[in-house]
Amino acid sequence: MVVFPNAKINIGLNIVEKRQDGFHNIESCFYPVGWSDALEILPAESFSFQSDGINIPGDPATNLCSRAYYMLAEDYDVEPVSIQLLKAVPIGAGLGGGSSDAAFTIKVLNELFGLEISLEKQLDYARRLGSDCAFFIENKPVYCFEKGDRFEEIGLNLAGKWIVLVNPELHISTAEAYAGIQPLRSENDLREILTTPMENWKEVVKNDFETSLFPKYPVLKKIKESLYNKGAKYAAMSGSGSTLYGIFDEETDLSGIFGQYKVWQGYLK
Ligand SMILES: C[C@](O)(CO)[C@H](O)COP(=O)(O)OP(=O)(O)OC[C@H]1O[C@@H](n2ccc(N)nc2=O)[C@H](O)[C@@H]1O
Ligand SMILES: Nc1ncnc2c1ncn2[C@@H]1O[C@H](COP(=O)(O)OP(=O)(O)OP(=O)(O)O)[C@@H](O)[C@H]1O
Repeated sequence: MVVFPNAKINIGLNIVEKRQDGFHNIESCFYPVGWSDALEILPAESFSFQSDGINIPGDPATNLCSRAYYMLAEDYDVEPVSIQLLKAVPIGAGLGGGSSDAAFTIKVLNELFGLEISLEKQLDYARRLGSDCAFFIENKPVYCFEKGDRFEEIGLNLAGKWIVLVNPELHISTAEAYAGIQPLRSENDLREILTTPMENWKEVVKNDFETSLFPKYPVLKKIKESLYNKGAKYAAMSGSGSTLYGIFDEETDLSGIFGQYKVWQGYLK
């Protein structure tokens, strides 16, 4: 079975408070975007994981796809598989690429072996692999809270808008980014603001990570400003960086402008 684990963006990200377990409670909106890896999972004589494309640091046995497989194999009768991953989504980029691979592995194994794991249980398995992972199980726009792994429906439809994602190939560690934050609950209700026209978001839909990371990495702020200068209706950093995105009313080819960086552009669904 071949699937295409896609990336996400965060629209607004408020780091509300530090939790007893060391994680942070956050509020954000997740929106799926089309920048994707390719993942093939086939029954095989023994388990194997191989990847191609962007190099993934670390032992293949600890890759999130392998971890997802071993986690399910503890509880279900799953046969060995060979997993082949073509990695295209930048790593340490705030796009949840690894989390998406893991969630898609759960979904594929569930289907391939007829495991009939309920949606709630798939979400629970995904939560064990990472905070971003659960979003990719349903993979639809949502408002998220707690660790970013509990969801509420959100009436946000950006289908047909054009998005440009710019990744300056800076790897930012999520744990380090959280460590540099002073949590502060926002007074704004993100769900309410996101029902207003996108033109109104610029001053109020904020990603708290920008405050600590922009002074450290000036290139991030520069890219965000360029996206606005090129006509973005809203621009921001995704997650803990380093990817910036701009949302446009119409198709706007910025591949030339940002030629020195990794760029993905396309329509939102
Ligand atoms: C920044 C976001 O991408 C926004 O969607 C996510 O919050 C990050 O989610 P993720 O990459 O799946 O993160 P995890 O793998 O769960 O955690 C990595 C590290 O980030 C920190 N972390 C993560 C999520 C969270 N709500 N609070 C945290 O403090 C913790 O130090 C944790 O050890
Ligand atoms: N399949 C995978 N793809 C990418 N990274 C993986 C994968 N498996 C394990 N990892 C590890 O996960 C880390 C990065 O994860 P990820 O790509 O989700 O980062 P990110 O884009 O910053 O995500 P987030 O938005 O969740 O912060 C790296 O340390 C990498 O070695």
